[in-house]
Amino acid sequence: MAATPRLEIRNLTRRFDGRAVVDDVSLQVMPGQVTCLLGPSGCGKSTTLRMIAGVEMQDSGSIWVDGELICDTHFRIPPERRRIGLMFQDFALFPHLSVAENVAFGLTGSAGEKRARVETMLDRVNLRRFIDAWPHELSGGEQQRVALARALAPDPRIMLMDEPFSGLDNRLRDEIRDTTLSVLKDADAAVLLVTHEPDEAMRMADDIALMRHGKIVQQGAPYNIYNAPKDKEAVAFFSDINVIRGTVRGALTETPFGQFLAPGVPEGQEVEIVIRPQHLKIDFDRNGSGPLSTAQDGTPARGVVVRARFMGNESLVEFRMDHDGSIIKATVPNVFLPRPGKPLWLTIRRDRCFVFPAS
Ligand SMILES: Nc1ncnc2c1ncn2[C@@H]1O[C@H](COP(=O)(O)OP(=O)(O)OP(=O)(O)O)[C@@H](O)[C@H]1O
Repeated sequence: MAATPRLEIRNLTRRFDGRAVVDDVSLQVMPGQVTCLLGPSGCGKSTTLRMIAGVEMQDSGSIWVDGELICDTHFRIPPERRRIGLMFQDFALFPHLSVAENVAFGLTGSAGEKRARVETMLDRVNLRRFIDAWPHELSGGEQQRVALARALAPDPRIMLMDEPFSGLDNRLRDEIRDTTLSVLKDADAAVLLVTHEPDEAMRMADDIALMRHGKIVQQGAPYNIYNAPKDKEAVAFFSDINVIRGTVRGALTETPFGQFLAPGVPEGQEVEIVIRPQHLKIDFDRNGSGPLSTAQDGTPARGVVVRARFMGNESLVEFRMDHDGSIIKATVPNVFLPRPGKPLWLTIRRDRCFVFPAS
């Protein structure tokens, strides 16, 4: 028998002014699993989370926890009885309560039981020494960890997190994400994390649900979403892209970079070949000719360097292509800064490009 999901939403829809901002969304999260709802601003991520938390009502669809209905259009368990923990960016600590009182806020039981639970939770986030401190005596990252301890103290079955790290600076954010992830895994809650940052989703998620215009357009492990994206927008959400257009003739598309397979695409249909800048290869000009064509890299095409920038781990080089004047971007590890005007040859790694019918 298949395991029961900790959280399941079925066909959830929410309309505002006749527009479906969440449109027939279904999703399952298992205990101990982190699922990220990833998508651009306004795509309906927060509204989905708010319906699960019970602070927003859906127009249709249902929400289930451990196989039990907690909300549909006729029946509704109130938010405080759902055993759902919340961590939102603007969910600050209560400034007039000590760290211990903040963490104890949602707890029931005797004073001794509460104190023991507070100590356990502060141990988990490595902040026991601040138990009697005030929030203003803590750094931003420490406050965030206390907020995490507070959210997990009542042992929620589900944690909903809405951009919880966006108020932190970059370096601190990575550290807090890692701590948060290990504490969440220990707690065995099902976690639904909302973010518009692909890096955050890749770092935190077991499963990514890519959302656009109120719908989940693709769902899977980070590796699959990154390496088998469903459409051009899904590729572009994670990195810069280059797009080369062509027309299908006999299951192949002819381009200045050679032929590309376009399986299943009808004859005469225009396609877009999408390639990330790190998957182009750059080679030198040998008196007007480039490297030999190969099965793996196809045919080289010549371009002229427009500009080159050092980015830290890599260099980004922009080319104006000889064949049509289009701009192609390529990244190279370490330092590679050819001067503008220099002719170079580019090839496209066949195994790393994506071919989609043109939109
Ligand atoms: N109470 C409301 N009344 C009318 N429109 C709303 C309401 N709440 C949300 N919306 C609209 O629904 C859409 C989705 O909003 P939502 O906050 O769910 O998006 P989001 O993906 O979380 O975006 P962000 O990352 O910017 O928070 C937006 O266009 C928003 O303006």
